[in-house]
Amino acid sequence: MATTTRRLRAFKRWMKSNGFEWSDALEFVDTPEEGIAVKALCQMNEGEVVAKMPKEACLTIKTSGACDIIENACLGGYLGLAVAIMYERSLGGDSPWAGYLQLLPQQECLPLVWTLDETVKEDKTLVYEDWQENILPLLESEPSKLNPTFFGVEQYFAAKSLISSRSFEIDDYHGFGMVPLADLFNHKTGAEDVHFTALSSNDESDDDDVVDDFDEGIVDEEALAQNGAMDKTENGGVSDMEYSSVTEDYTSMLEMVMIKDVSSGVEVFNTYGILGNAALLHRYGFTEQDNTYDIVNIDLELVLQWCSSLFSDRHSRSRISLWRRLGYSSDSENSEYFEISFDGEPHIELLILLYIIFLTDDVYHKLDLSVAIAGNCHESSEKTSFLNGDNIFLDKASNMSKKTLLTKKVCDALLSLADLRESLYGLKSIEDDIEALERCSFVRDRKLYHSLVLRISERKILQKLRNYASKSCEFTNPISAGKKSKKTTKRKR
Ligand SMILES: C[S@@+](CC[C@H](N)C(=O)[O-])C[C@H]1O[C@@H](n2cnc3c(N)ncnc32)[C@H](O)[C@@H]1O
Repeated sequence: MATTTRRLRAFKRWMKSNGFEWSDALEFVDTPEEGIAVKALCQMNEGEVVAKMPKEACLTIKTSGACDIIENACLGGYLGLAVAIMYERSLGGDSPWAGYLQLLPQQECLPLVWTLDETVKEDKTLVYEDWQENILPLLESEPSKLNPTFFGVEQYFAAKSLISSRSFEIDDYHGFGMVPLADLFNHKTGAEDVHFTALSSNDESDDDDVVDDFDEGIVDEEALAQNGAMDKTENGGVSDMEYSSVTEDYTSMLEMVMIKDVSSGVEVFNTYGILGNAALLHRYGFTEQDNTYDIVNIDLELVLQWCSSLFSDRHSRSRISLWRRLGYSSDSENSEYFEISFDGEPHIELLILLYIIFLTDDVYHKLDLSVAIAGNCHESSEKTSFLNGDNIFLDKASNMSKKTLLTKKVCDALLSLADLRESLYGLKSIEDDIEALERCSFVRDRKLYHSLVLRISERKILQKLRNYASKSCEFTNPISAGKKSKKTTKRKR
């Protein structure tokens, strides 16, 4: 049953004494099964400011009592914020954020805090190494100020899970931080009702023109990761004077603004971004059924594996190298993958790679030569390249027809890749997964539930990829499709 629990009452008292303001139309609902959600007690209208949060009351590296320790150790981004959270937790009732911290779960149920059997070992190892390299030395250098009980690896994982699922980008001065009240709104992909804003002082007087200086709200984990360790020289280069002028540049309040009308009794949602289920599970610990932004990734590694089953290693390497030189690979060679959209449509880059793999040696050599003569295509300002021989013009800027690339061989390759990707789910069929999902409880078996939603939605996308490949093949190869149906007719007789 939904109640205004004791912890919520304590939180509201804390907010009042810290200068928070919120609309009477907001109802905070706390259930043991689903945690806290925000609902509309009456009709709410687009443009209404429904909550104001003072920046100074947000828990950030700058506001935390551990600010000096964190900055002396040059810890920025999520590392610094994790120390701030662990430090304030260690103070218990003496922390200025005690009324806020008591409302937070100990940790968010992200794969990061699942057991090693349940999750990706490598992810946990990296976070463990972060702790070992950055937090452990801190304990050794500040033994009188930091109580090791609150800075263990488990506490670090817990803080990291809270940062991943609840932190916001505040401003240049504060960086990322925990924003009480703003973090009570649940997520709906691509359909938010309320928006988190940090207004600049210039915009404040202009009521009609709300400008998001720091858009998106809940932060992107990759951005946090990049900001993992503060660059000492960069920070040292900015004087206190400059910092205070940075702070003056912005108002002291953050706001939640309605961007849609919401009827009485309905939940008010924020959005944490446009995310597929894998990203939602990874960063926030949940998934959405029928998430139209869901995607499946096919790693370049998997394409290589498939390619090696048909061609020599030399062939695979040279074709991929040409594809790279044509400028179609991503910048990061370590994490190259191709997205398959919710509708089962592959990235054009994958179709181009498959097409190049199947070029005859003759055409391949001609193209290779043209690329060599033209110099480095990837660097060229025109970014125009071509597959001669077949006279197919490949231009990233122009909307090249996928149809041209979808030859019978490319379509068959897509079918094989779908099967190979599917094999990564193990021996259980999608029907087994659907049955298991029907049996499991959203509340009691949270991890299993979301893992199954993720698997099933990805496998449905792979099914759509198969349909896409089969249909495209019929479409681009009507003759062979016609021949096939003739054969079938014959057999029937
Ligand atoms: C910013 S908090 C939102 C408030 C949270 N419900 C609470 O109890 O404090 C983010 C967390 O809420 C939960 N959450 C948010 N949106 C959700 C959704 N659409 N479905 C399931 N859980 C959701 C997830 O556990 C997520 O990590």
